[in-house]
Parts: sequence; structure tokens; C-alpha cells
Amino acid sequence: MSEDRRDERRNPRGRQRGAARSRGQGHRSAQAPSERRRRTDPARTAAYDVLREVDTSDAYANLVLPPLLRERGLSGRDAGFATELAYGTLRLRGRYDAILARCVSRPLDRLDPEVLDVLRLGAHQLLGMRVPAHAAVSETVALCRDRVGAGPAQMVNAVLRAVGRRPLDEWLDELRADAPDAVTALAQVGSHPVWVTRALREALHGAGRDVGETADLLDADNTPPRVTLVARPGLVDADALTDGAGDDVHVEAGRWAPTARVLVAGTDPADLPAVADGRAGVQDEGSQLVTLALAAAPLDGRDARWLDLCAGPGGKAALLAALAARRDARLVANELQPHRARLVRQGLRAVPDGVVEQVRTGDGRELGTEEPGAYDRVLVDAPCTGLGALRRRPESRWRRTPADLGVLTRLQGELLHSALDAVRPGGVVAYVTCSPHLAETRLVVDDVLRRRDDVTRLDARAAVRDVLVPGAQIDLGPDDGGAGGLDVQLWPHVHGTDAMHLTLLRRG
Ligand SMILES: C[S@@+](CC[C@H](N)C(=O)[O-])C[C@H]1O[C@@H](n2cnc3c(N)ncnc32)[C@H](O)[C@@H]1O
Repeated sequence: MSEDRRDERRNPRGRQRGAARSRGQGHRSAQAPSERRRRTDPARTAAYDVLREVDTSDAYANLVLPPLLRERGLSGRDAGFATELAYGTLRLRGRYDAILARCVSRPLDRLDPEVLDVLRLGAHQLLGMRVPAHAAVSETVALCRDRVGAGPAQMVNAVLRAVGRRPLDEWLDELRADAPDAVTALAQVGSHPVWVTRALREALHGAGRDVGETADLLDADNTPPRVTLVARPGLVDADALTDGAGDDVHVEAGRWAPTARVLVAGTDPADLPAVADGRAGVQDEGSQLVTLALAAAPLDGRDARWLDLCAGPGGKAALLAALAARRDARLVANELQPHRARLVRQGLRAVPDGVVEQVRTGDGRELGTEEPGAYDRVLVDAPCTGLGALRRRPESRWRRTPADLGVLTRLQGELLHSALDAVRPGGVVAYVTCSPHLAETRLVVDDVLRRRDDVTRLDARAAVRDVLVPGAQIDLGPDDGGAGGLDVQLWPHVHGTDAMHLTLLRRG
């Protein structure tokens, strides 16, 4: 640790902790050595503070952590440690709670939330990071004394020693053996809520895949994705994406989308000039694929006016606009939330003048009535549970509830109806969700189709295959001849993308 960092370690009276001790001039308190308040590690403290903020303010960890690291001057290895500790603990919280419940004498929901978060942080250091057991326990006990108080420190010490007595594999075997059923076992080991685990298992089955893949899917959700960039066609050549960036920035081609490049070295994507000026952006490869597929879907007649019905924050709108520019088409981007509509405008800044007809703020459910039959291609990237992007937001799986589904599926159905009214006869609508949940994907589409006789389902798989990197062989699941054989469902554990769903529909 640098001298600068040591200088920041001051006790509440402004005294520097640790420095006096390292000079051998430590003031001895009247407390026994084991009770003496220890210095606390700033990286662990930062991770703890993030967990508390996420718990008490419903904050997103990935918005809380970076400014907190900056504010406290944490960088390099300390910042990396704090990040892995905070995000890893949030992701694997369900697994650790199942293990901790075996080491704590009372139910976990009777512990103070602050103490439970300290225990989770200790469990992640012991079982999920390569922190030596003695350091994991003693540093976490010190954190407990500093942030929560001396009272629970002894209990934290005893519980963490019990957790550290066995390796992770043994704990997981025990969870599997003792779980009341297979879904609970998967949920505990894979650290997902039981209802989410069940829904993902059903979604795999619904897509014709083996439910035995569920554990791999949960594992993939527990693995932070690499940063994927989109080179917006006509605005920047994908092979020139890193031009003007430092020598330490390296990208490699995406697996599926010709527009995709994966950041394999270098840090902040915003350091790339093409990203800074909007010719490129950060975008999951699955999002790129479904957008490219909508633009490529076969269409007879006019192809001049495209609509993005739910555009905020604008990743797909920017790709659509770049594609529209090359085809002399114009794009209207609609978004309900004014602040997200502003983000859409910002995301479209590199698109040539005249291509974006309008960024409008409004309820997409009304657009079909306001502008019937006015568009040739429409994207409905519907608001959804986001169960397909759990790997991006460490805490999100614990926030969603099954009750969210009822509200969302009604909205999704209404937006799809509106889109089908807004497209001209012969035009194409893409229904997209970043969730594989059957209630949000196939069931929404089937329900809308049952109520209308002017819509046919198109072969979305063929449209996706048409836009792939030349030579790429994509496994889109078995062709069962039904809707599952036409729709596309991508998976993190199979494709390395978010679990995006795509249905393509033609009106008339
Ligand atoms: C999944 S996000 C779209 C992501 C976007 N296509 C992208 O790639 O950046 C769904 C968006 O729909 C918006 N939304 C929610 N209800 C809406 C409504 N009734 N009409 C239009 N947009 C709505 C949300 O505010 C959110 O920005």
C-alpha cells in the first residue's frame, strides 16, 4: 500500500491508524489485544457500504460503486478487490445465505441486516475469492467492529470460522443433498430466487432445450460479461473501432454479429474516440443481432419509414438509424420517459442529418391509433423483467418479484397491439424482450395473435442466420415446426449473449 493510501487511514479523531503501529510507537489501549479496535481495510469497507446502499436505498450497485471508489481514492488492486467483493457478494448472496443458515443458530431474517451483509462479505472472501481464511475472518471481524459495533463481532468470528472449515464444493454437495426438491437445489447452488430458477428452467424447456442446462445458465448469470461494442454501420468500420485509442486497447471480433467487437484489453470504453462521439457504443451482441434481423427481414414494397416504439436509452435506435441511413429510410424513436428520450437523442448524435425524423416522448400504446399503418418496420423492445440480463446487474435478481409479471405482460401485449396497428399491411414488427420468461415472450405473442387475424409469424431464425458473421454456425435449438421453431431465444450459457427473445411478425 502506498504512503498516500496510509495517510487516508485516520481514526475518527483524525489519528492515522496503522502508521504508528508500523513505526512501533503504537499507543496501547486498556482493552485486551483481541478486543482492541483494529484498522479496517478501505476496500472491504467500500464493499460493505455498497451493499448497505443497495439494501436501504434500492440503489444499483454499478451506479453506487464507481463514484464511491473515486471519492475514497481507491484505485488499482484495491478498487478491483472492492468491486469483486461487492458484486460477487451480491450475485452469490442466495448461495451464501443457504450456507450461513447452517452456521447461525437463529433464522437469518432475525439477524440485523448490517450483520447479515458482513457475514455475506466474509463468506464471499472465504468461498468465492482467493483470500486466505485467517485474513478473510480477521478483516471481516474488524469491519464488523468498525461499521456495526463490537457486539456481534464475536458471533461473526465464530460463524465465519465455521464457514471456512469446509471448501465450497463440500458446502454445495451438502446443499444439493439436503434441498427439498431439484429446483431449490439449483436455486441455492446457483444463487437465484426459486421462482426465477423455475421460470428459467421452464423457458429452456419451452425453447426445446434440455432442462439439464439450467445449472449452466445460472452459472453464466454469475459470470460478469465482457464489454461488447457495436460499430454502427456506415458511421465507423468495425475494424477501425480502436483507431485513435491508446496502444493498450484491444478488441476481438464478436462471435455472431458483424458489427460486434469485444473489448479484451483496456479499460473504459468511453476512452475510444468512436464511442465518445457516438459512431460506436456499448451493446450486447444479442441486442445487435435482433436489431440487424429486423432490418434484414424480407419486405415487399415500400421500406422508407421505421419506428422504434420503446427506444430508451437508445442502443437499438442508434443501430437502426445507422442501418436506415444506408437504405434511405427514416427513423422515428418513441419513448415514454422524458429523461430516457433525452438519452436516445444523445445516442443518435452521430447519425447523418435527415435520417432521424423525430425522437418523440409518448405512450407507445397510443401510437397505433395516432398513426395507423404509417410504418414499414417497427421494433417493440418491450419493458420486461430483465431476467435475460441478470449477469449485468448483480442485485437485480433479488429485486424482481413474480408480481411484476402481471403488470408487465399486460403492457407488453398492449404495446405489441399498437405496433401491429402502426405498421402498414405487409410491414414487419419485431417483438423483443431481454427476458426468456415464457409469460413475457411466447405467451404475449400468442395471446395477441389469437385476437387478430391480420398477422403472421415470420421465420426469425432465418432472419438471424442471414445477418451472422460469414461462416458462423449458431445453435438456435430444435426446429419443432411450431412457434418455437420460428422464434429466436438466445442464452448466455450457449451464445454468450443476454437471453434476448425475438419474434418477427408480418401484418396482412
Ligand atoms: C427494454 S427498454 C428499451 C431498450 C432500448 N430499445 C435500447 O436498446 O436501448 C424499454 C423501454 O420502454 C420504455 N417504456 C415503458 N413503457 C412504455 C410505453 N408505454 N410506451 C413507450 N415506451 C415505454 C421504458 O421507459 C424503457 O425505456
